[in-house]
Amino acid sequence: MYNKLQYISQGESVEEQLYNIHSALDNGCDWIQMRFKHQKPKKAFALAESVKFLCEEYLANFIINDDVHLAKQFNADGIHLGLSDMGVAEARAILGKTKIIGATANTFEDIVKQVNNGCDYIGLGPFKFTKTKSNLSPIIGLDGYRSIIDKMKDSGIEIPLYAIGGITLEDLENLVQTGIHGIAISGIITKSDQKSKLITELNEKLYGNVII
Ligand SMILES: Cc1ncc(COP(=O)(O)OP(=O)(O)O)c(N)n1
Ligand SMILES: Cc1nc(C(=O)O)sc1CCOP(=O)(O)O
Ligand SMILES: [Mg+2]
Repeated sequence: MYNKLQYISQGESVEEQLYNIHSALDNGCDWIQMRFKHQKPKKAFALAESVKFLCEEYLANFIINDDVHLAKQFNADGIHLGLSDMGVAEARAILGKTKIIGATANTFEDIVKQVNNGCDYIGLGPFKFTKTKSNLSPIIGLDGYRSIIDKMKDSGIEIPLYAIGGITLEDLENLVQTGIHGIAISGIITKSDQKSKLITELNEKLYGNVII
């Protein structure tokens, strides 16, 4: 089963990224997506090398945003690909069957396309406005999630679906009720000065009484 809480990393430098990732792991995150945009290859390489090591130490999932070759090079657990990144089928040919390939969707039609191309999970967003990502797709909102998930059920599409974009603790009860599998979060975890409390509360709301 895929873990329900994915931390998407932030930071302008390798050091800041590592600090944020390390403290997310230390405070209970067990899935890291290394998102380090527009960097020189040497820096992305250095960060990936350290994150791989850290995630092994914490027994956490390690996936990389965008860069399939970097994921291959470090034998990461997988990759997350957006609608304008490398296609899922091409990434699958490079990474193989056992790696996790996550794919972005903003509409039901995107989900159908990404699922048909063989992705393992969907990141559906943005749920709300967020400053973390520029050039956001149209905001989906709670009603949008309900309607897209209804269409998935009607079409027999079963795949772990992660909500993403501007999510806060207060959103979780309603979001979980829509039938999402989990959430991907960056800003509120990065900025929290009570990370352990926040991550515990997020996990409690995501897993309910299930022991993890
Ligand atoms: C879990 C998850 N869902 C969606 C995204 C967004 O990916 P993408 O559209 O490629 O945008 P960037 O993150 O690359 O800016 C994601 N990263 N993770
Ligand atoms: C990386 C990303 N992708 C999105 C999408 O909608 O595809 S929203 C987003 C940012 C998620 O971070 P935060 O929790 O700080 O809003
Ligand atoms: Mg991308």
